Amino acid sequence: MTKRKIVVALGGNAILSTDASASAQIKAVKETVKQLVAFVKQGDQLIISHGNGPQVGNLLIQQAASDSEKTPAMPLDTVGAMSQGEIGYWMQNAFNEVLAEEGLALDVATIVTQTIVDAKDEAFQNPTKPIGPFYSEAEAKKQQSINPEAHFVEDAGRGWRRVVPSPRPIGIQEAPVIQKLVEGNVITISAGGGGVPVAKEGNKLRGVEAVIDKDFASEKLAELVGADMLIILTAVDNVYVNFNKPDQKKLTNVSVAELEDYIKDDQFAKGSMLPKIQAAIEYVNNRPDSKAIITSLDNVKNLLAHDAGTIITK
Ligand SMILES: Nc1ncnc2c1ncn2[C@@H]1O[C@H](COP(=O)(O)OP(=O)(O)O)[C@@H](O)[C@H]1O
Ligand SMILES: NC(=O)OP(=O)(O)O
Repeated sequence: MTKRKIVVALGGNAILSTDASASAQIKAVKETVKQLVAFVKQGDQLIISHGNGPQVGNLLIQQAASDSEKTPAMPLDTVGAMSQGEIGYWMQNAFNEVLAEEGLALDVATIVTQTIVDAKDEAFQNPTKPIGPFYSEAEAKKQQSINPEAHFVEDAGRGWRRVVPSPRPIGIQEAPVIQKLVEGNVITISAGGGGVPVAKEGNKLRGVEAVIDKDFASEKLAELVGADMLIILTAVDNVYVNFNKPDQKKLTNVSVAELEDYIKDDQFAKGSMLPKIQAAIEYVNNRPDSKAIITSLDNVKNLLAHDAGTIITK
């Protein structure tokens, strides 16, 4: 059987639920990796990407707290790279441990990934990507008065969060090296947090202040490495229409045309389920013989036994 190349995009709950301490995140990452190793045991090639919303926001707050001449705050692009480092480190370490427990001799590597964006992307004028912790409205207003440049919005009924620009990915600078590692059977962790956003300036890449949506970056990664499947793991087993309403309906097998109708009908929340749906549509449009799956980490075992979750095909 030929090895399937699978891009697995990990959502927030795969790394952080409520406790943002290093020990709690390390524990969550280990549980996640235990589930992911099932793909490896089945003979699949894993190309992992992950979010960084909570982590990048928390790091930014830590930067601001120690901003002095001796310990200056780092800008958002650099903080994005820091978040790739911390999560990649936790994940590599967990893979080393779990692979050894399973008696599997495989290498794993994190690639600090730069994602190319258009410096003129309209997203820079309209911050939409929620990062960091949730606040009450009063706390958010207080934060805003301390840092007038920061924008806060109410995030899907869950509280107030800082939002930053989130331009669409155009390319992934490190795609060729990621491809080489994939061909060499290395488990890769790349495009973390959507990748560090960089804009082209002649021959140079310049970091820009933004956080890219990891679902869009994962789609771009899947396209560039020629992945056979894109799996987006989040907190729900399936995508629903009329989500959270008494008449909600689970989507199991769904086509691009059906999803486009549901989008017109505003069925998917912006900033949460909508980018996953858009990324899945883009992926299957680019690779019409492939499929994208949106499901939960807990559903991976069912997904491996037989297709499970919401399966999107052209
Ligand atoms: N139509 C829908 N079907 C299923 N979940 C939805 C829908 N609309 C919004 N959601 C919410 O979107 C969440 C996934 O988005 P989010 O939490 O931002 O993702 P991530 O796992 O990448 O951090 C789900 O857990 C669910 O609460
Ligand atoms: N960068 C990004 O999309 O992060 P989250 O998935 O954590 O929001």
